[in-house]
Amino acid sequence: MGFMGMRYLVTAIAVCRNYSTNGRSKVFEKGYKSKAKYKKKYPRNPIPRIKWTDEQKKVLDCISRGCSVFITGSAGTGKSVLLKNVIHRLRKQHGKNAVFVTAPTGVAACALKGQTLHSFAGIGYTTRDREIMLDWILGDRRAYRRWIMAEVLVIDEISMVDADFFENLEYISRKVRQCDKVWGGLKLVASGDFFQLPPINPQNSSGKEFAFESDCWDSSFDVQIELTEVFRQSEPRLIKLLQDIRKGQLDPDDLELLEKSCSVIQPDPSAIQLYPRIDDVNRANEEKIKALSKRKTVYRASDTGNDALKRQLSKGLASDKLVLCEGARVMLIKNLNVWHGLVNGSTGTVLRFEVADGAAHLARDNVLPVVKFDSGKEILIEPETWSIMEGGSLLASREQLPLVLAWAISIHKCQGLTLDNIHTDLSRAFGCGMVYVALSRVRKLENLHISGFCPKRIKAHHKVLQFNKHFAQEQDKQVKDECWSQPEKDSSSSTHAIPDKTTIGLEETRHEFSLKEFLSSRLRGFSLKKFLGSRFQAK
Ligand SMILES: Nc1ncnc2c1ncn2[C@@H]1O[C@H](COP(=O)(O)OP(=O)(O)OP(=O)(O)O)[C@@H](O)[C@H]1O
Repeated sequence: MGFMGMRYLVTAIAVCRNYSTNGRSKVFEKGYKSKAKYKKKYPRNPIPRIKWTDEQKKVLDCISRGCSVFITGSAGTGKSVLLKNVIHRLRKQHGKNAVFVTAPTGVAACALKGQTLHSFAGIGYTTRDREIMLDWILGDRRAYRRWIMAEVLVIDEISMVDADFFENLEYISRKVRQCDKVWGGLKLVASGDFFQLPPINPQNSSGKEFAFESDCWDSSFDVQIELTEVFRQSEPRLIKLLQDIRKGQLDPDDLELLEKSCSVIQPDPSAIQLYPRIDDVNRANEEKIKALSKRKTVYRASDTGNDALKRQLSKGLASDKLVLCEGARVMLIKNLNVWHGLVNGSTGTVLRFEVADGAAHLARDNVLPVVKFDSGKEILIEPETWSIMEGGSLLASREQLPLVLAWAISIHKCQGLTLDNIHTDLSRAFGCGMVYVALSRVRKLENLHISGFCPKRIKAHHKVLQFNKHFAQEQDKQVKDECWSQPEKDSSSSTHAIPDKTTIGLEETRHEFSLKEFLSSRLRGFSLKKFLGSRFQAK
C-alpha cells in the first residue's frame, strides 16, 4: 500500500472511531465534533499526581519495610487516597492473593473493591462466641484458605469495628494460622478516624466499644501514624471549626460561624440534604421525584455472585433499583474522570435520555441518561461495575448506573465523600461523631447550610478523647520505634505449626524463612525467584 493509501486507511479508522455508536465515544462528543478535539481541550491524564506529605511518606515507608500500620487523622487528611496507594504497593510486594482488603460496612468495602470484614473472616452476624466462629471457619474450606493465604489484612473505617470483634478476629487468626504471634503473624493495615462514626452495635458485656480498647490493639501495630494536614478544606476558620467539632468543643467564634450557616432561610436547591436517618432520606427523595411529572425510567442492578455477597453489594452505594426522570438531581458514586472533576460525590441534573446500546439489561426502555453536572459538564452516563475481589479473583459484581438520587442522602452513607454543597438537618442527629461527619464533607464554608442545629448534638466520646490524648503523647515515641531500624518483627519467637526453618541461600546472602511461608507463597503461584525477591524487598 502506498503512502496515500496508508493515509486514507488511518483517516478512515479515525472517522470510524470518532463517530462510532459506542457509548463511551458519545461521552466525548458532547459539544465536540470529534474525540480528538475533546482530547485537545481536556488532555487525558485522568489521575492528577499527588505529592505526598512527609507524614504520608512515613506511612509508605513503613509499609515498604513490612510494618503493621494504623493510619488515622481527621476528615480530609487523605487517609483514603493514601490507603489506595498502600494497597497497590502491598499487592506488588506480597502478590495479589496475599492481600485482603476489608471494611466493616458494605459502602466502605465497595469503595475499595474489597469485602466486608465478616465476609473475609467467614463468619455471620449471629454469634459473638469466638469458639463457635472458629469452628465455622475450620469447617469452611474457603474461609480457612483465606486466613492461611493472607499475609496482609487491610481494614478501612476501623472506627466502626467494635472491640470484641477485633479481639475475636485476632484470636481466630492465631488459632487458624497456628502461630502464637499477634494475629498469627498476619500483618495489619488499619485506617480510620475514631472521632467519626462509631461501631453500629457494639457488644457491651465487656464494657468495651472501640477497637482501640481491645487488649491486642497496641501489639497489633508496629507503627501508629496520624495525618495532620487537612486537604479537603483550605479556609483556616472552617478547618478550626471542624477540628473543634471533632473534639466536641465549641468556642464563641465557632458558634458565630455556625449561626451564619444556619441563617439561610431558602437553601440552594442544588445542595444535597444530609439526614441522620434513612427514613428521612427515602421520604425526601421519593417526594421530590414524584413531584416531577415526567416519565420514569427504572434501572435494576445486574449482579453476579452468591447471595451473601449480593447482599453486601446491595448495602453499597449502587442501588438495587434506581428510578430516574428528566430533572432528577443525581450524584456520582464512582470516579469517572478525576481530571475533569467527575468524581465520587459530584452532583448534577438529568437532562434527557438517549437510546444506547448496553442499557437493555438494566432498563426496559434501553435508554441512558445524559447528566449535566453542576460544574457545567454534560455527559452520557453508562453502566459501571462494582466488584468484590478476593486477592486476584472476582467473587461477585454489580452492574448499575453510577448514580444515586441526590436530593437527600444519609450521613452514614456520606462518610468518606467530598460533597460540593450541602444542607444538613441535624434535628434528629444522634450519637457521637455524626455532626462532625456531616459538616466535614464540604470544601467551603459558603457551601455549608445547616438547620435543626443545637450545640448539645455535637458530641465526641470521652473514650475517644482519652485515646487521642494518649495517642498524641505516644506518636513521636512510636515513630522512632524499632520498626525504623528493625522492620521485621523478631521471627525467633515464631511458633508456626511447621516450625522447621529452611535456610535458602542466594549468592552470598543467606536468609531464614519458615517452610510454611515458602509453601504458602508457592500456593499463591509465586516462583522461587519471586518469593526470594519479595522476601529481600521486605527485609
Ligand atoms: N498529599 C496530598 N496532596 C494534595 N491533596 C491530597 C493529598 N492527600 C489527599 N489529598 C486530597 O484530599 C482530599 C481528601 O482526601 P481523602 O478523601 O482521602 O481524606 P480522608 O482522610 O479519607 O477523609 P474522610 O476521613 O472524610 O474519609 C481528596 O480530594 C484528596 O485527593
